[in-house]
Amino acid sequence: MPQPRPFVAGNWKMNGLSAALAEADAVKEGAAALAGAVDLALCPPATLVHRMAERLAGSAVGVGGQDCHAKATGAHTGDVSAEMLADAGAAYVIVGHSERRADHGESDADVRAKLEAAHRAGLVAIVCVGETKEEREAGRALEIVRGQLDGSLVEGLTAARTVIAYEPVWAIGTGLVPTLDDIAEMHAAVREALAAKAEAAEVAAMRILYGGSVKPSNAAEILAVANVDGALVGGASLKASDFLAIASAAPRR
Ligand SMILES: O=C[C@H](O)COP(=O)(O)O
Repeated sequence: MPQPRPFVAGNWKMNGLSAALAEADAVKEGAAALAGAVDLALCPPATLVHRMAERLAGSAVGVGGQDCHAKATGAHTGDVSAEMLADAGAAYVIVGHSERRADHGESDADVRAKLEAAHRAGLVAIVCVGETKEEREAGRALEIVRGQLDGSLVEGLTAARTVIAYEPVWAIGTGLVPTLDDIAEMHAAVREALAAKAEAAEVAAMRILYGGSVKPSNAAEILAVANVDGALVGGASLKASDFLAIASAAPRR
């Protein structure tokens, strides 16, 4: 079965004032050369979603939010709903990032509700899972990620609406990266676990991204691993040239 077309998404996290939109413009320009070969998205802070979506309109680069509330509207001060992100021009939303799980105590059930909200609003959900350093050292990485997938995903998923991102917590922003064998083992396990949540054809077509210290220097070897269908890039996505170098390293399928 051929692997799906790679998808490389940038997560700007809590970085980016108006001036950073120039980086998005540069990604738009560079993305033309990747059209049809690699799907791209940038997920800026909520304050920039609308303006970035306007700037990237008509390009091959989608825009995503970094989180959404489970409800569409209501008395939830400071929160943003999936419908609001869609209204602002987003096509994607990240849910269950480990920084949200840690900083805001989000449980698998919370993530599942956000995934449902994303789908309700017509967004593609990028669902993050990953083990901590202690969990990996205890030999529990596979068990932890399988549990997160089981608890965070609904049944009947489609590849068009759901992307999985495996991000070992200890690899995020640290410069540390699992061995290629460990990435391969985890991604195969994720694909296998998806069988409980989607039809076989959807499982085969669903993108499973790797995230955690992906850089231009290591992107080619990581993106060539079996069942790695792209990357969720943090720090290196803040610079258009680095983000484009990573995307350009994705194998053509
Ligand atoms: O969402 C992105 C990840 O948390 C990876 O971040 P990083 O590339 O800065 O390690």
